[in-house]
Amino acid sequence: MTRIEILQMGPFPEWDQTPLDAAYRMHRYFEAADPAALLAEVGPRVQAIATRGSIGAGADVIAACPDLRLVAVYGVGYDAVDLSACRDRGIRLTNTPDVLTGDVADLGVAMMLAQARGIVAADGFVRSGEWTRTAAPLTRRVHGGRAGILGMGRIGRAVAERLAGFQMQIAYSDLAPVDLPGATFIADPVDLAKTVDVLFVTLAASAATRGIVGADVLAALGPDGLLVNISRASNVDEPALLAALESGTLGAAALDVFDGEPRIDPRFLALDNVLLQPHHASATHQTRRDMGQLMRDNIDAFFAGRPLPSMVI
Ligand SMILES: O=CC(=O)O
Repeated sequence: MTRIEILQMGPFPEWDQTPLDAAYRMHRYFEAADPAALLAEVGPRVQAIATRGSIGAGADVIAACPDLRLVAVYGVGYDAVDLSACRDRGIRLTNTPDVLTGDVADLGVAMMLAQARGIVAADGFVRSGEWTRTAAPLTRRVHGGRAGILGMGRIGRAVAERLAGFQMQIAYSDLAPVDLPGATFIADPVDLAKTVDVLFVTLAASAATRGIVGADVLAALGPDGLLVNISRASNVDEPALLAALESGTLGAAALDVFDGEPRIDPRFLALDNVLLQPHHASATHQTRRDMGQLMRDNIDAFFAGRPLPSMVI
């Protein structure tokens, strides 16, 4: 029996790769010596693209697959997929929401704590023996502070639930107020940033949200403010962020996402007021297994004619 052909844009763990290879004919675009030649050869036979959130599927790849019917994303964010091409051609799109929400929120809160309490620097302080000569610098209290959440979707809510345990006052910004007792809705991101100590960016990225955290938001957060980004780099104006961190207009940042990642702007490496994380908010064994299962369930359901477990379009 001829197997359905799938273009694979990035690596998956072995526990997903093995069943995918058994059920489908997978073409590894990311490993091809000449990706354009691979696309020209297999594109006409490809019926699905399996991709990672950070890689997506651009217009050129989609255009090279005239019989493409499904794009299955391993991740919740699908901003790197050309949505208008999918809509125009009636191509289905699936992602992996819900299963990663808790881990992403956990890491966001951990990043806030790590940055505010100087946990990474303090580890170096102990290892270097500096502790035997002097006392570690004082850090900053987290509990009872004011937190802002930009984007009150699933992940924003999960962050809010965790921050309640730190007795933090919570304000948020979104397109409209949501039902979240005890939290204050502030529509304008600049006004939100003015009233908080820590600003979490938990917004699904799109063309409309590009650079929504700009120089004005960063200045409003101010020299004592902390920015935590666990969404997408595109939501933050990165040149403005670097300038604000270098000048001290913004106090500190904790970032899991970067323009051009994993090759991040080297200016970040020279800053001691930023915590750098390798886009791994969902990267626990448990969640990555659940994400892989959900992506495969979507692919299997599509080709078996069953309803899609997590369809975007
Ligand atoms: O960034 C990760 C995701 O979109 O799931």
